[in-house]
Amino acid sequence: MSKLRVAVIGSTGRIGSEAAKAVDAAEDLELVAALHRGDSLDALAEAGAQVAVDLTHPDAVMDNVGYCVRNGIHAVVGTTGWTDERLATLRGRLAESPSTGVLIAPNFSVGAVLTMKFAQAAARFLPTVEVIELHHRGKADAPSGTAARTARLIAEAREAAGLPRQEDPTTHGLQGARGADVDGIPVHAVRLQGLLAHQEVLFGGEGETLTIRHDSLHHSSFMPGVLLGVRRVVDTPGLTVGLEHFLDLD
Ligand SMILES: NC(=O)C1=CN([C@@H]2O[C@H](COP(=O)(O)OP(=O)(O)OC[C@H]3O[C@@H](n4cnc5c(N)ncnc54)[C@H](OP(=O)(O)O)[C@@H]3O)[C@@H](O)[C@H]2O)C=CC1
Ligand SMILES: O=C(O)C1=N[C@H](C(=O)O)C[C@H](O)C1
Repeated sequence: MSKLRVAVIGSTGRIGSEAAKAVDAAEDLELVAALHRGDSLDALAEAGAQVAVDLTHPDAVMDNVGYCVRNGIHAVVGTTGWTDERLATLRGRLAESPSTGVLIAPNFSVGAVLTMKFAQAAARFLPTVEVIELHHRGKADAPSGTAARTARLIAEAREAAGLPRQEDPTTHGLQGARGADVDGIPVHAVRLQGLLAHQEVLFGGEGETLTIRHDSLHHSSFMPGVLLGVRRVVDTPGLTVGLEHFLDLD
């Protein structure tokens, strides 16, 4: 059976370099291109890439994925920065290339996907909730894509359960002290040398708390998800947001 031809964009980066090695080592995949800043995207089509993995920067990802969709190259995207507006633009582009698949995975690690799932389950039982994400000092965006997604999923679960928006009792405080408001959920971002990628979801109810914590201790934690995304996206036309859709979680 012929190998799936895969490119990695952002191949000099922290996660991109790990992804290029993982693709190269996989028996059913062939690493046909490894691009970094300044490389022409035409190298993707010239190399005959069937799937491109984007692990770059929020400033670059829209152009990269746009190129892929225009050229019928499936995309697996870990890069952050996906606003509703950007997603709508991408959906419009995919409508013009209906057989192309794009997976946007806010987090490729199974533990982080499970954290989101468990948080969604807890959301309707415990009325107060805040998210703390903790990352390495090199991270460009805040809050993390994972934290933003987690907060959004919690907010949706709360709304579905008929829970009201959380009241914030703070009347005196410094700006930013209560974090960013993501769909009514406070999200706090820590950037600390020595960390990689971590998240706590803190729930509070009458006389009790529940903390769901996940730690990615090495970029290898993301690789099974990257490879799963590559293998599945070729048979999944259109836009998929979240690796959970490729995992049999129920
Ligand atoms: N979904 C997930 O599970 C994960 C997602 N991420 C996300 O992946 C992205 C990359 O993270 P990380 O590896 O830490 O970042 P790095 O800064 O280490 O690497 C970024 C890579 O993208 C390239 N790049 C940066 N800016 C541009 C640009 N404007 N145009 C083209 N290429 C560019 C860099 O090239 P150069 O070296 O020349 O600057 C480098 O190869 C982030 O959005 C991060 O949040 C990270 C980990 C897991
Ligand atoms: O920049 C990172 O490192 C990570 N980015 C993703 C995010 O913003 O959620 C995934 C993970 O947290 C690592």
